[in-house]
Amino acid sequence: MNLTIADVRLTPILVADPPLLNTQGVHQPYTPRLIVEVVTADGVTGVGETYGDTKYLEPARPFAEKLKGRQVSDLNGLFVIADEVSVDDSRVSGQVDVGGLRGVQTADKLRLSVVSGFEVACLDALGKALGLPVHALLGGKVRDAVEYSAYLFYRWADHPEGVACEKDDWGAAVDPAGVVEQARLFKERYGFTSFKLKGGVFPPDEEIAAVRALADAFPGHPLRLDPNGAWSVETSLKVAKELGGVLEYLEDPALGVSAMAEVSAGTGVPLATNMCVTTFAEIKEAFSRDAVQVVLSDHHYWGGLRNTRQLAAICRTFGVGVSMHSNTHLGISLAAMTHVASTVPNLQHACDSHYPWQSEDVLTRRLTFEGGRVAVSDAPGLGVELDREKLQFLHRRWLDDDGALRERDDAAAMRVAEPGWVTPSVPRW
Ligand SMILES: O=C([O-])C(=O)C[C@H](O)[C@@H](O)C(=O)[O-]
Ligand SMILES: [Mg+2]
Repeated sequence: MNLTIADVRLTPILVADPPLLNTQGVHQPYTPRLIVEVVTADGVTGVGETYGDTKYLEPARPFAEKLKGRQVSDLNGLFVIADEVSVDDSRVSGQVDVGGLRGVQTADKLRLSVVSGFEVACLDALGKALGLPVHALLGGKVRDAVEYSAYLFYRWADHPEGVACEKDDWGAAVDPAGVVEQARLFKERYGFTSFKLKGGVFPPDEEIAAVRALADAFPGHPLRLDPNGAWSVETSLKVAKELGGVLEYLEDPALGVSAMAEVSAGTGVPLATNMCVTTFAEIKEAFSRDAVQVVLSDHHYWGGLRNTRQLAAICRTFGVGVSMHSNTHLGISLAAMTHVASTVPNLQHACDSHYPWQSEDVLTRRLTFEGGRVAVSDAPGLGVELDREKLQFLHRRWLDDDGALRERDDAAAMRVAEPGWVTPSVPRW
């Protein structure tokens, strides 16, 4: 068996995205992703997926060149290559990450997101070469299915008039009744039994009313609210007091470890984050100040599936919960998330996934949710197959774009509907 990497293919694509609202604005009609293929000398191909904006593509290209000739099993070496790849400073200095909403952007965070796409592709190729599923390469699954929660968004029925887009049948959700209807559809279509509402969109009282309406409509179901750090400490504590009885956790109510620690000290409601703990370096301060009770891992942030397991082990050691964050992603990443989640013993909460919002994919068969769960594949590798026609179609869309959609920009998308819109300063309320 020859595990030498003979070729690496990078295919940037644009995938359809609905008009989902968040505190920065609204999703653009198409969003960039990068599909990574790693081919061994024996002709085995592994696939991975990560962010596709230019700032990720730039370091991904030299990374791909350096990978050729190495072993697909040399996963630790990926971090060595990452250190050798330069990141254009202007892409990161002083920039808050728009796409992932994960605090201040740094060159290392960017590199780790690139590594994650290659690591998943290498694991897929290695698994296929050895005849083993990815979860076996990570030490083996401890569950046969992984539970996901419904990721509810305030949204418009359609993108603004005149904007080229794909349509969907979800309808608008801009008030409590709309949110409950969306949750009902999620339950009916996918069987989800826990619900997360993306907040920070409307004044807190309106979002409190939406969560109360969910609690009334789905008694006993776990509920979460995530305003992406849009609130002050005072507002966060008020919301925590009002919703204390119905929330499983409150996600990133305020921005940064200090504000989160203050909120945490003033409420019994557990706080979760995918914003103030997104790298290993941020763990010590956050945990020692008891700023968060649940870390939402994301293999795209943390540098892949093996780092996600390390994060879970650290959380277990410190008695902090762990679950998974999601951004816009396709089936390759859902498969990767499912494999790693299946190996984490201390996964106490249903994971997030945007996947139901993505009507397009690059796979021959979409992954499915049964009773809110994705079955863990025992097929070699990730257990997914790339559909080359679909990949080319979505790549063609990227090629044809004049550049406007190649960088995710929720504020720019909002300006189409509200010309005066600027990204709100924080705390917004
Ligand atoms: O849990 C989160 O913070 C997210 O998923 C951040 C994302 O950017 C989400 O808000 C989005 O896609 O609008
Ligand atoms: Mg979040």
